Amino acid sequence: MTRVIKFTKMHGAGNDYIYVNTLKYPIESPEKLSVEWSAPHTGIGSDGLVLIGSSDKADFSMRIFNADGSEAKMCGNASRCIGKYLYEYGLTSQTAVTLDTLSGIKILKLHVEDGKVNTVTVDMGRPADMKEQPIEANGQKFTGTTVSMGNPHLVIFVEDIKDINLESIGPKLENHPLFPDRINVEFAQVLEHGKIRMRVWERGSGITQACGTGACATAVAAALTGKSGRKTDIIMDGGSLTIEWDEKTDHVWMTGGAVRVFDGEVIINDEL
Ligand SMILES: N[C@H](CCC[C@H](N)C(=O)O)C(=O)O
Repeated sequence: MTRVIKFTKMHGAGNDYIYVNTLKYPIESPEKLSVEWSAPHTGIGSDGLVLIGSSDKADFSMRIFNADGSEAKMCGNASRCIGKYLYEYGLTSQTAVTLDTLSGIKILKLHVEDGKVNTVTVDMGRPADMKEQPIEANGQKFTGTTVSMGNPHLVIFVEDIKDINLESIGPKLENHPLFPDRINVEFAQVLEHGKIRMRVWERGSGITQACGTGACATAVAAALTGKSGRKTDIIMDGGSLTIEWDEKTDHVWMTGGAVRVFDGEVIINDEL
């Protein structure tokens, strides 16, 4: 049997995923397809696969799979891209959308100009499990702060981010015995008040150009350790996000861009 699955490639600050509207194109084995499609040379090339679906608790649902096929509970950059997708493909005409994720319901605020959604603000909820701790990898000693933004992060502030060999140390920290569920790793450097440079090694996807939950975790860790105030711009390899940790509600707000790269279709011929 031949089946066609339409998809859209989108990115948020360079963190790129393949988006499928499962209301139209149901997907049976997303873990396997995420591995196949994410591969840069033999697939479409992406940081993972994101499924947009229905929900009985919210307007829509999101599922996110890393490039290694593992499922994450939340994705900041994908949540903004979904906001753009829903509005521009006519699945909603609302500018406030609720999104059901494995880490709870998130609220998207779409900023619409001339019928297009270029930026989205997401209420990312409360940070949790914050803990400062020493950690060692590759013979180097660091102090890290763990922060959960629905998914787990380890944020490490350094004097000069250029000294960090992320490709070598990232996987060691991701798989450190302290974190049996593995962890997303952020190295960060304070540039000036309210501006932090950050690079990320993502659990299940490796180096990515940006990470929305990672940017939130970095801003929270900076505020907790007195390195910044409540509002910070996080500058990553592929772009910047503005993160505000609201004192009254304890919720973290993330604002940034969402970009559609192209639409495509995959033709699956089960008989071949
Ligand atoms: N890039 C995503 C997070 C993916 C997290 C995933 N790598 C995991 O928790 O396993 C973001 O923008 O928030």
